[in-house]
Amino acid sequence: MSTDLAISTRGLRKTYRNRRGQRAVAVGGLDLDVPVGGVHGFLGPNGAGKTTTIRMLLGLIRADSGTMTVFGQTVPERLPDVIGRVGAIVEQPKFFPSFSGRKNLTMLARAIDAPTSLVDVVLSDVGLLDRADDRYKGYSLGMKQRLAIAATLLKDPDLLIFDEPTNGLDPAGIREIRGTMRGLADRGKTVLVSSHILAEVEQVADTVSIIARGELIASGSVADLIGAGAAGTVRVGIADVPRAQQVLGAQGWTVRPEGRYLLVDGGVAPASITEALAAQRLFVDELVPVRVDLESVFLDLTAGRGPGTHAPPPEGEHRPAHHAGEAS
Ligand SMILES: Nc1ncnc2c1ncn2[C@@H]1O[C@H](COP(=O)(O)OP(=O)(O)OP(=O)(O)O)[C@@H](O)[C@H]1O
Repeated sequence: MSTDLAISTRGLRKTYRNRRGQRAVAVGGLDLDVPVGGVHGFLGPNGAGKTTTIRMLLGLIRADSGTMTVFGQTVPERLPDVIGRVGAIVEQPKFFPSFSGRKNLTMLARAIDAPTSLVDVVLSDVGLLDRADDRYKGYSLGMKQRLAIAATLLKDPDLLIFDEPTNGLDPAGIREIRGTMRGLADRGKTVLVSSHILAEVEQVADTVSIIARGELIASGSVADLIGAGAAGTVRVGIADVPRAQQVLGAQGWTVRPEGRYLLVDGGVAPASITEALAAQRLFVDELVPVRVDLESVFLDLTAGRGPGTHAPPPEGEHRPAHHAGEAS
């Protein structure tokens, strides 16, 4: 198993018995690779199996079958050897409301035998140093979440696992957590963050894995996944759409009208479009590359794959995982 991977799973499977006594698949043969370093987004609609996967990795629940490694060590068997390198924020820790953030962390450091000199370091890591002496109960939700992250950092983990860390936070809180995750990755930590909200992860993740119904359906760098969906379309705003369509079509380009715009596909250089139109005394008032965001890639890939939207495919009919950068 490659040691360049912080996490790797093969054929990971977990089923639950539902109320009618039937086995329902929560994770159905998941192959997941999380490289060492950077922020890795673990994405999928609600009920896709993200939390179940994280709980299996942390040894909190048992897998039915499949293999898992964390930093090359087989888990759960070798978990005691690696758990010290893993910090997970799966639920809110209990802090004393009337004590300051600093005092809460100092007590925690003593309890886990971490040097108390680390307290200010981790407070600074999450951007709470200037509020360290304020009482916990006066903290915003985002600050409470960041204190939870700071608590995890006390044991100086190499891998941080965040399960839906921005749940319930306002946009400012979401930005703060995003900044904190980025900062941790920039200092060499590996961050795994699960989310069903793409927009939150797109801006901070270096690589992503997209799962639906417990299976991997796409993985790769954010840039590659977005690039795979984009194919270089340019939107042209112009007064005389039909004439412009004729002129650009005559160049052999694929041109589609869309309201008062024209869409030119196939990675044609914007300068060539301007030049061809200006030669016919047609002047553009807008020329923008169409940005395909991860959200649309995600919606496309997971379409119809939310929980309960359709029955799992019969054995042998699984859609192959799409890896960015591969011809598909
Ligand atoms: N303890 C359990 N008993 C029965 N079913 C469960 C249990 N835990 C999870 N499930 C089911 O397994 C599936 C995957 O759930 P999981 O919580 O892993 O998804 P998720 O991707 O984390 O979703 P969310 O974003 O909503 O947390 C769901 O259909 C869920 O109802």
